[in-house]
Amino acid sequence: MTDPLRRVAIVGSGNWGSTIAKIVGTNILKFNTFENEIRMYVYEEMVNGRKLTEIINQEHENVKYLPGHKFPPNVVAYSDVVDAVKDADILLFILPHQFVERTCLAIKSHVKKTAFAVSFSKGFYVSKDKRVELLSTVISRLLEVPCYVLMGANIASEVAAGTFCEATVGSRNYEHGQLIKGLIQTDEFRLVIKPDTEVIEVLGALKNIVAVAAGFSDGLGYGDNTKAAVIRLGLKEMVKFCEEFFPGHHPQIFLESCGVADLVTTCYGGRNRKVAAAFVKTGKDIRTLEEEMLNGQKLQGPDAAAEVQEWLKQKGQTNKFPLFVAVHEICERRLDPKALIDALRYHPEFCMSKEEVRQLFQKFDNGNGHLSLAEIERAIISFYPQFGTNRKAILRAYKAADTSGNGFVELKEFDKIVQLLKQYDTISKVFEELDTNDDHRISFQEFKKGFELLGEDNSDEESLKQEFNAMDSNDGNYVLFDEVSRTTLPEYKFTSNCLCIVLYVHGPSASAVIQILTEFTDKLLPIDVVVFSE
Ligand SMILES: NC(=O)C1=CN([C@@H]2O[C@H](COP(=O)(O)OP(=O)(O)OC[C@H]3O[C@@H](n4cnc5c(N)ncnc54)[C@H](O)[C@@H]3O)[C@@H](O)[C@H]2O)C=CC1
Ligand SMILES: O=C(CO)COP(=O)(O)O
Repeated sequence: MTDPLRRVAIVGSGNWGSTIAKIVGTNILKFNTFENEIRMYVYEEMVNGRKLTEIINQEHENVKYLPGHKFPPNVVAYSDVVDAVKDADILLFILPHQFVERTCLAIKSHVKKTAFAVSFSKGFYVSKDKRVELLSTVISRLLEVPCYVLMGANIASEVAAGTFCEATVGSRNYEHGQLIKGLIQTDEFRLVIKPDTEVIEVLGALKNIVAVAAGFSDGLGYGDNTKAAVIRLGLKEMVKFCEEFFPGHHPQIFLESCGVADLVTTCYGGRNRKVAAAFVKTGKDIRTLEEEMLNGQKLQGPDAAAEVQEWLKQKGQTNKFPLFVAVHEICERRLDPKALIDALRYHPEFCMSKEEVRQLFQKFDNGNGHLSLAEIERAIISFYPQFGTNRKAILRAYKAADTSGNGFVELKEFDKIVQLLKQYDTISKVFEELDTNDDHRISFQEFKKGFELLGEDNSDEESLKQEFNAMDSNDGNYVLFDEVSRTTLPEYKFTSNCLCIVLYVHGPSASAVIQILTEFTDKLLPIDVVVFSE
């Protein structure tokens, strides 16, 4: 007796979903291992006064999401997702990632226990309680079936037109991997199976964030060199993300279609790039542009940036991924698009290596194994001349790094200074801009004005006051440089335990005393003021 034919369902019918339906529908007619009819779930909507499912089933074309390409007649559109997946053995999930979880919930108890799924979606899932998961994990968890992935350099319209391209299938199951390949591969769409799913999926999600950065760069009018830097530094962050959170993968995976190739094609030809460039040029928000420019198609990059930000925040690792973070902050309008260039310029990639730090330390060490403040200043100025004029930043970094508290800096502490310097330099520049009357502290009025200068809405005085008070940790009614540093620099701690003034203050003069002492110590040596107010 021969095995029963396998049934295939396609969950999703957007630009990529329709392209895969066209390929799979055509392939299936050539074999006799799969049932001829492919059910395709179509999120129902009216197009020119008719139901989209009706148009697809009568005209064999998805006129909205893949116009100009005919489906073979065995591709049948279903508006009910439960009907679409009924008795299916292979489920191809090709939805914008924002809709994956809710769709899985709808079909949860209707999926065959022996089935398996393949995810083509690029992004992450964040639950209401902020748990971040891979989409393949969500599909597998909710449907209780294995889930593999297919990712690659695949701009859908080009694949649909049949121009040559390739993709990576992630599967550790040999038999399922071969089935996927047999179902989807064509002469023009070549597949390579790799025994991994997580990293392949993560690369597909992360490259969309880099593509948004590439779009910002284009929108700002920078050329191909800058875009190449975005791509290279973005790739570095993609690799770092995989190394930090998905160790054990094969390093060659980045050279597969799901890695460098997908990154390059999306940074040049993708929707994320296009909309991000328009975001900079028009000043309109991302959602408005998505509606205006994509005719119902969905962007994945800006949401992926928010999801990655959540992930990194939870792991305390935002500082290692400045490009990803900058993309999110720019999309949310908390940073100007030009800040992207700062994220490139001051990328950890350009920081001194451990060896360079050691050599610099040795050059300025007079042989006693530690550096004094004067030696540190000379060392820093020789390597980072731009910080020479910002003595305040050098002093702060020195204070924060002198963890042994002996007033001298050993090699390990010097390394910390080098890391902190840039952050203090940036904070002090922002501080100086806000401090319009140069009194070395920021009043609420100056804080409010800062929002106006940034082009932000500052009319909600109540919430601005809350933010101001949260920074003003000593309740002095002014925000001091130390307070800004503490809010923005998670690493910053009062670390000196040698020259440390401990105050017990209370009453109306308390804040003035704190103020004077903090400012006084700012101008002198690294003395920390630790205040306990009763
Ligand atoms: N389009 C492309 O070139 C490629 C896309 N991908 C990935 O494939 C996934 C799907 O992308 P596309 O097919 O391009 O989709 P798309 O961007 O064309 O999205 C539109 C689809 O979303 C559906 N939709 C809207 N609201 C919905 C809802 N509430 N529930 C369910 N569906 C809803 C629409 O009906 C339509 O089918 C994405 O994660 C994308 O990153 C991967 C490679 C290439
Ligand atoms: O994933 C893609 C190409 O592989 C498509 O990218 P966009 O979503 O930016 O168009």
